[in-house]
Amino acid sequence: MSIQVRNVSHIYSKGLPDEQLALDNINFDIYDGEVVGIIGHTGSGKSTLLQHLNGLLKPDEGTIIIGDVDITKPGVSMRDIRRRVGLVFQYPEYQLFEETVALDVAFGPKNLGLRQDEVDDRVEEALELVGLDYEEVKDRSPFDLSGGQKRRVAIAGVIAMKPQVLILDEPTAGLDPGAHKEIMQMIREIHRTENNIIIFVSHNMADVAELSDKVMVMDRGKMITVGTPAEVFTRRNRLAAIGLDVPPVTEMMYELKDRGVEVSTNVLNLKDAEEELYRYLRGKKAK
Ligand SMILES: Nc1ncnc2c1ncn2[C@@H]1O[C@H](COP(=O)(O)OP(=O)(O)OP(=O)(O)O)[C@@H](O)[C@H]1O
Repeated sequence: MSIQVRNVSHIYSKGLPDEQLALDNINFDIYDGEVVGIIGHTGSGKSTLLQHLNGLLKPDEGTIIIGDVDITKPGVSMRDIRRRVGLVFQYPEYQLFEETVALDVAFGPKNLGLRQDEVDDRVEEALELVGLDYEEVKDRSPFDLSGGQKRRVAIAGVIAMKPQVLILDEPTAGLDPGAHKEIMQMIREIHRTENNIIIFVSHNMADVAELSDKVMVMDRGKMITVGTPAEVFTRRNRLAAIGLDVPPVTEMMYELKDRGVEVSTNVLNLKDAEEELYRYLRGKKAK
């Protein structure tokens, strides 16, 4: 399973005075099992791109191939696309609506036309996968749960459809540090278990560095860089030029380098960065 995006452009309000080129000739490939982090300023086109990947929006130009299906071709069924690609919107908890957690999570798989016993199995599996105790939460109202738990229920509703591609638009937005950490852990667990393609948008560079195999940088509708976290975050000046930061650990390494200390500037892992720092401090003490 892979994704190929070729020459994709999207214009909002085409032909009107407020016409907006939101995607400008986008090209990239995503391969089986990759975790992809998308970064970019507000309005750079990230959400527009995500909505193209699950067929909610159609490009004005270009093609998007998911597995062996060109989802931009007329006549491709939305159901078929949804089976492959699950999109979790920003603040998905606002879209919970059923009386119980189990009914909410069952909504998607039911719509796929699965048998009731299969739907039940998927609901239980998905809730456990997002770190909730099935027996404990299944009959509760989703509205009685904490913010972090509500979000997990909403994500479980998408996972229960077993998408080969899971897309998350700012999955940790607005959460307190504890819930943030738990959602990050949950994403890792989903990937470990399902080994699906995961694409997520985040403004948190440390999360992007930690989770992603590949990072994509968007600016004003263009995909300006695609690479590993180390490749992308070592181009600090390029990111700064479009108003983006590097992860705090990388910033720390740059600070030391600026003071003449020999360190590798592509350190993205907190543990490696700490070791470099200790090495530096030990060296300083010895002098
Ligand atoms: N429905 C719409 N109609 C017209 N213009 C739109 C619409 N949705 C988005 N845009 C415009 O398209 C551009 C890209 O928006 P998009 O929401 O994709 O950016 P984004 O990178 O996801 O931003 P954010 O980080 O705030 O979610 C922006 O200039 C935005 O104003």
